[in-house]
Amino acid sequence: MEVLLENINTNKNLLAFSGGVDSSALFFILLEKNISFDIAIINYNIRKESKEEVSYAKELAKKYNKTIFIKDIQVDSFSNFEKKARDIRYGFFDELMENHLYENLITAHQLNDKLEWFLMQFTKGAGINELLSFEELSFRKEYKIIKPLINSSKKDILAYLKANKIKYFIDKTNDDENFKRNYFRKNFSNKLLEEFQEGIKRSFEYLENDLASLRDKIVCVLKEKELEIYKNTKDDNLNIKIIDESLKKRGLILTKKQRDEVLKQKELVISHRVAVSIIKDLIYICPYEKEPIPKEIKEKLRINKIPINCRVYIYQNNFLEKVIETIK
Ligand SMILES: Nc1ncnc2c1ncn2[C@@H]1O[C@H](COP(=O)(O)OP(=O)(O)OP(=O)(O)O)[C@@H](O)[C@H]1O
Repeated sequence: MEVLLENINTNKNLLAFSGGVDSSALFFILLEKNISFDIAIINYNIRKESKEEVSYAKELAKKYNKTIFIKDIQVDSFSNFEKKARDIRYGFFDELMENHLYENLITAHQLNDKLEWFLMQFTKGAGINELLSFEELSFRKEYKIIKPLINSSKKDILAYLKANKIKYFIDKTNDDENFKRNYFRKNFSNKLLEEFQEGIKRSFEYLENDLASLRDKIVCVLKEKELEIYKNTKDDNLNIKIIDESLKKRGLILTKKQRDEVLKQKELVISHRVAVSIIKDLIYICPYEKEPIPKEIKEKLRINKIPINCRVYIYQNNFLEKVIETIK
């Protein structure tokens, strides 16, 4: 099994632990490799086994002297459950990472998850950026997300669990084909990986290299807190990629409609939260705020052609001089 640990270069690690196949294996792999970490688990209370999974997490934490963070919540309905669960999960992780000064969030995503996502996006209509979603290393807010098992298949992970007699839980909702993800998993990704694991891994590697070459063309001229200013690449495709990635770090995903609108209107507020403006040679991305601005500053913002939706944030944070210096 290929375990990628090169990016873990700190003691401040938090493992997202669900008690399932992948995170149970990862717990013991990290222990084996003497990597220091704590764990976080969310109980959505939609399956009766979830209490036992939390007990298992507590048991492991106690035995191996780990701090454990538990969030107990009640998700009201199954509709759009995966999205709701993900939002709750990352809200909880964001809070823990910030409050306890963790630097890396470690998740147990693996190759089957990556192929499943790829195929789901592929059948929806997607470009390289959307197809490749599970990278070994990514960034969110002020922290890193690391996926050490992303090159290992479920089959390899199960073999590791068996060889080491490690307990884990099987989430029965994984068989429920009403979840689109499970439909893809059962009918396509698992079968393809059984037969073509090495080729699939190589293809992901080539595609990721292509994506890295594209990323080299992206130039960020200013990053201050949540304000980012990039050079306009004059290539719609690449500009959207820049915007997409920045929004992803902020926990937002651009819809097809929004993506077309940004390119058409050049100025847009996404989900009432983030302002995106493509103005001449630059792309501005920052939180969208509303507040009166003093008249003389308003004038200065206008003269310097600062995008309307970005003005308040730049004013509030005293970034105007820095922005002017950068764009002149
Ligand atoms: N309830 C949860 N609490 C904490 N972390 C979770 C939870 N559910 C998922 N994760 C994290 O997100 C990753 C991907 O989620 P996914 O739904 O694919 O995993 P899973 O099948 O529920 O669990 P596992 O990865 O342990 O088999 C998990 O590997 C785990 O690191």
